[in-house]
Amino acid sequence: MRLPGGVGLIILDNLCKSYGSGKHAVTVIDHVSMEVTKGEIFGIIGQSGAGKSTLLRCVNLLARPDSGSVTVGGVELTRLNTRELQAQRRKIGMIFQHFNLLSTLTARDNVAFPLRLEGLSRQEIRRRADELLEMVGMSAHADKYPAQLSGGQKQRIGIARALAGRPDVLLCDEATSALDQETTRSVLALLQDINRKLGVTILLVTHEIEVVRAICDRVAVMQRGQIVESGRTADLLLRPGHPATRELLRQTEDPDGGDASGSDAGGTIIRVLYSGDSAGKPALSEAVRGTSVQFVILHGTVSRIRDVPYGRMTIRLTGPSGETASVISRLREQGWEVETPDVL
Ligand SMILES: Nc1ncnc2c1ncn2[C@@H]1O[C@H](COP(=O)(O)OP(=O)(O)OP(=O)(O)O)[C@@H](O)[C@H]1O
Repeated sequence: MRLPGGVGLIILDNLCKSYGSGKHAVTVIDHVSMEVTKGEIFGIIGQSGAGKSTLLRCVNLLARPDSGSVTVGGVELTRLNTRELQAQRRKIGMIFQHFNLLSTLTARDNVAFPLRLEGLSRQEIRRRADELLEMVGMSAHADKYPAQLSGGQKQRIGIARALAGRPDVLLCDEATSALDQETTRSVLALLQDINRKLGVTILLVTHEIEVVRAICDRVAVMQRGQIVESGRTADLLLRPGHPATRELLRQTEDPDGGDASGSDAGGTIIRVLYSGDSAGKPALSEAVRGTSVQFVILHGTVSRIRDVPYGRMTIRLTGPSGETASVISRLREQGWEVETPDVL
């Protein structure tokens, strides 16, 4: 089935999947529908056991949904026979948490492995494998075996192998979960580069909010087999609507983040959030101008999620209550979101 242009490159429609049968059946994917647009990096995040890996494996039918349909690039994979499915799977690369390299093959031969199925000449296979190794910065390690490589290097080889068939889509299953922070950053930068330079659409699953924050354009939150919330990364992380999203964020928050430390010193403690256009304005100094209200920033983060700048701060305002209330109104007029104590 071909779909008209302008729709999602990956379309999951009402997917359900359970493991086991009868009274032992466990629902792992529960009526999931979602679309991934061509060219984006889309993240699926959730706690362990939420069903993320199973959902990802449904995209290339490594896991078969019990019902619902999977469409990639306009082709409904759930309708194909085995031979047709094999051909379509070449357009979908995949990388794994534990890399899944063949230990008896060198890095170059691991990358070349999928190319052997394409009936290319030896020279052509070698040329293409070396090109891929160069792309992932691994040319110097081409003749090493996986046991001689670090985790980050193994994942680079995994990425090169996944790109061998020039896929439109790259599925990433906890691709950085076995890596330290610095290596994670470099592998994420490589994935972003591949997305930008080759136009490969990336669908990744992770339990790490930092991965989503670093590279995802959009994100869906999964809980107990369902997608409970989805949206643009900055929107979702700055204004989480669902308790599952808030819980994921709470786990990574700076422990001092919500602390109104210094509240004993009097005044009114407010928490503010600004993002996008409101981020460039000197709103705070303008809001207190002409009043006797003074402010102290007790805690703050000024950062960026993808291309959206934002700031989140805890501020103590000191001054007459009427003037403090008017400072808060002015901040709101500037597009700041302000949480106040109940007394105001
Ligand atoms: N092949 C299988 N047979 C039986 N149960 C399975 C199978 N694969 C996954 N499950 C179960 O399905 C549920 C979801 O697993 P899944 O790996 O998709 O979750 P996840 O969100 O990716 O979690 P994690 O990050 O821990 O892998 C779990 O309860 C798991 O035990």
